[in-house]
Amino acid sequence: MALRFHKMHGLGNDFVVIDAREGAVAMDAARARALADRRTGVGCDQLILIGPADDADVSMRIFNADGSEVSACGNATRCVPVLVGRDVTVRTAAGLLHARLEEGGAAVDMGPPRFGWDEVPLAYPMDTAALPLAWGELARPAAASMGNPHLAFFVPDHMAVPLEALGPEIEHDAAFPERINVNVATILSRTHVAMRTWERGAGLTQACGTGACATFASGRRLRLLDERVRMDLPGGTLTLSEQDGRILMQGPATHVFTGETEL
Ligand SMILES: N[C@@H](CCC[C@H](N)C(=O)O)C(=O)O
Repeated sequence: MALRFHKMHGLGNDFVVIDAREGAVAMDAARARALADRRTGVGCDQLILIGPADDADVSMRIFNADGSEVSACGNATRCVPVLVGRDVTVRTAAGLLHARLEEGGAAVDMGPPRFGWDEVPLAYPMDTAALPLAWGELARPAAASMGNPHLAFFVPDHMAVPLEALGPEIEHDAAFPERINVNVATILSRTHVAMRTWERGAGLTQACGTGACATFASGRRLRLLDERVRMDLPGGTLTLSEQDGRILMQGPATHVFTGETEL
């Protein structure tokens, strides 16, 4: 039977979204990988499965392009109210999120960042404000979890970092038993940051919502940033702010087309 899907994106971080609220859709790593393949499938950074939830408007499951299932995706969370057409609560493996529909996108309360070495998680206890580790020119990253694990390297020029080479090396380092997302960021002022992300399970993407939140939270923890920041990513701009220890993310989300596939 043909599978109906929506192609959506948040700042060019693209998704195949399957709305399974009305009927269950079987999903596993192999099927997610097949759908995500850019040559033989539909193509996406993440496969998103929306379903019913007991304690929220919808549930959301997230599969990276390599088939791994993960707990959080900031850009996809902004897509949910756009798909549903109203404000929604979203049950994820990382917690309950509130997403408010806005003109051209959404605002999401992404919850509090977590900095514990076991929550990020790391293979052994380390100071997550500046891990005592280095890979080539990248050294002493901050580590944070937004429901998924991130490193943030603050560097003078994020565009000069060979992220396509260092990203996979860091992602698969033995220090990170669940692999890790790698963000490189340049602080332009206390209210303006530019960054890029190597995503665990997906590679270089145009934007990573949780990466932007984790980088912002780490910059706040290091007292480098104010409580409201403009974050420029290759695919566009997000606004991040901190309220009562929680991270709020605001930015675009787009429905591109609806299709059907035999995969
Ligand atoms: N693109 C996402 C993050 C998707 C999951 C990530 N690759 C992981 O493995 O944790 C975002 O916008 O947050």
